[in-house]
Amino acid sequence: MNAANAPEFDLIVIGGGSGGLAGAFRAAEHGARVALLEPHLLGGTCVNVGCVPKKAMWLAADVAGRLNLARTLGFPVTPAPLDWCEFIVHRERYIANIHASYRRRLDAAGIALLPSHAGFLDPHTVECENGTHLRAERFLIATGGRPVRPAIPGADLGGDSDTFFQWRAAPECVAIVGGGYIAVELAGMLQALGSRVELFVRGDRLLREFDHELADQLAEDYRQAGIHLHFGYDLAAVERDDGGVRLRGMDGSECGRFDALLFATGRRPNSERLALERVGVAIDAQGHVVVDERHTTSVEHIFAVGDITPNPPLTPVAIAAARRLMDRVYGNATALLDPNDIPTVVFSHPPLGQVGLTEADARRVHGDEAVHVYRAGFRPMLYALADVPQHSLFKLVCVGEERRVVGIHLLGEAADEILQGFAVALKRGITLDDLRDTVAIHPTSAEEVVLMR
Ligand SMILES: Cc1cc2nc3c(=O)[nH]c(=O)nc-3n(C[C@H](O)[C@H](O)[C@H](O)COP(=O)(O)OP(=O)(O)OC[C@H]3O[C@@H](n4cnc5c(N)ncnc54)[C@H](O)[C@@H]3O)c2cc1C
Ligand SMILES: NC(=O)c1ccc[n+]([C@@H]2O[C@H](COP(=O)([O-])OP(=O)(O)OC[C@H]3O[C@@H](n4cnc5c(N)ncnc54)[C@H](O)[C@@H]3O)[C@@H](O)[C@H]2O)c1
Repeated sequence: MNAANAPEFDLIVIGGGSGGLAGAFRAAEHGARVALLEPHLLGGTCVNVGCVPKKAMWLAADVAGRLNLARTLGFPVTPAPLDWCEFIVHRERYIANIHASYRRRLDAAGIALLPSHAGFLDPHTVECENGTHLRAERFLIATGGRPVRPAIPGADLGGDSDTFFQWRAAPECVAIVGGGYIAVELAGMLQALGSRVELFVRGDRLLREFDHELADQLAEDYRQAGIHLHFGYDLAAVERDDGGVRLRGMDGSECGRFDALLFATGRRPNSERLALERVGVAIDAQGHVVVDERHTTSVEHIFAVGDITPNPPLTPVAIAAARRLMDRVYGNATALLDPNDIPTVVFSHPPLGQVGLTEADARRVHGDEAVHVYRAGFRPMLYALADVPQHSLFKLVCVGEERRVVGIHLLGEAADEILQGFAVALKRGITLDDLRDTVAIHPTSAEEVVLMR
């Protein structure tokens, strides 16, 4: 088949992850004829090696922690280590249901699914791996990203987040390199599931983009849970050691032996196989496809959403961008994705959530004089009952005379569930008085947000 007689679509979506699926479904709802190219499992990173299996492991770790609490509180249970194989059956069944549901929805929407990588041949044609050419009026690139490791000797002796999801048992002792979302989440859940965890962080704190006070408190929580934190650590090489590995630092120091090593040192966009240079779609120095606020690339009929762009690499961001884009292209909508005040949660133990500005950012943007900070440090009731020293720290960052709330930062039990509603309020421009005017729900952790003085 050549380019001249190839099938015609209104839209070809390249990548069947969070952004690609959302875009394909929304375009089809508007009546567009859509083809979706996905060489691997439907759902991409989030469903297969990201949010979903991660949250499952986090929930397992949470249950492990609660079993210990239960014993302390008088329940006659003797917590034993998780049987990973049994748990993974539940996890993978949950994921298989998501795949099946996507498949049904694609069929119902009349979206053609092609199990192939795609690369551009010309501005209106892509080529599949088997040589098939597909033509469309418009394209959506949503090819996401993949984990990267530092280019150091022995890096291949470690794994990454993709590898983690293939594990069938907890290693006795594990080294994790990185200080971002994935490193912090893996460290918390592995420690709670019984591994001895050492976290090697290049910088001087965890989660640089989060409020420093809460990130430092989380580091303290991790120390108390038994995680060994190494800050300012520059890894030079990984070496084999008696069936495991040891780490060599730039300063010549050696750490180990570890049964397993995980790199959580960031991700790289999947732009290489798209042959973007053929059609003039611009990429930045990291390989992200450059888009404007309409998610249009440097070529007017080619769009991009999700982790392939420089936008925050979060599933709801990819989905929201894709839906708004298709509502503009195929519907009458004009709304753009607001890049500000995107709520986010790190599934650490306990979870850490934030929306809006950190205290440091607020001081930079509004000036020290205008910024007012309110805090609540407390022990959630369950932990107080068990006399376990886990505290929550909630923080509001407000600006101006009227104390407009520009940042909400929650570290502690249930922070992941509490934040969403308050994120709506922050986006609506609430003030501290609006919070205080709201009657509390007692006894909860969430009430601390409206009781802050
Ligand atoms: C361990 C981990 C945990 C995470 N946890 C969370 C979380 O709790 N909450 C959250 O919001 N976000 C989380 N994320 C981030 C989230 O998974 C991503 O932001 C999201 O999946 C991005 O969606 P996407 O559609 O841009 O890309 P992806 O979901 O990565 O999908 C891209 C798809 O494109 C396909 N593809 C690649 N190249 C081609 C090609 N040439 N042709 C055709 N198809 C191609 C891939 O096979 C893939 O299926 C996590 C990520 C990781 C790694
Ligand atoms: N709960 C969630 O929403 C969630 C969970 C996981 C991932 N994600 C998304 O996925 C993205 C990727 O996560 P991530 O943790 O891989 O990236 P990240 O950018 O959050 O963290 C990468 C970490 O690796 C460190 N690093 C980079 N190169 C290094 C090197 N050579 N040696 C040592 N350390 C090095 C960085 O300093 C940083 O601490 C996140 O930005 C986030 O948006 C979200």
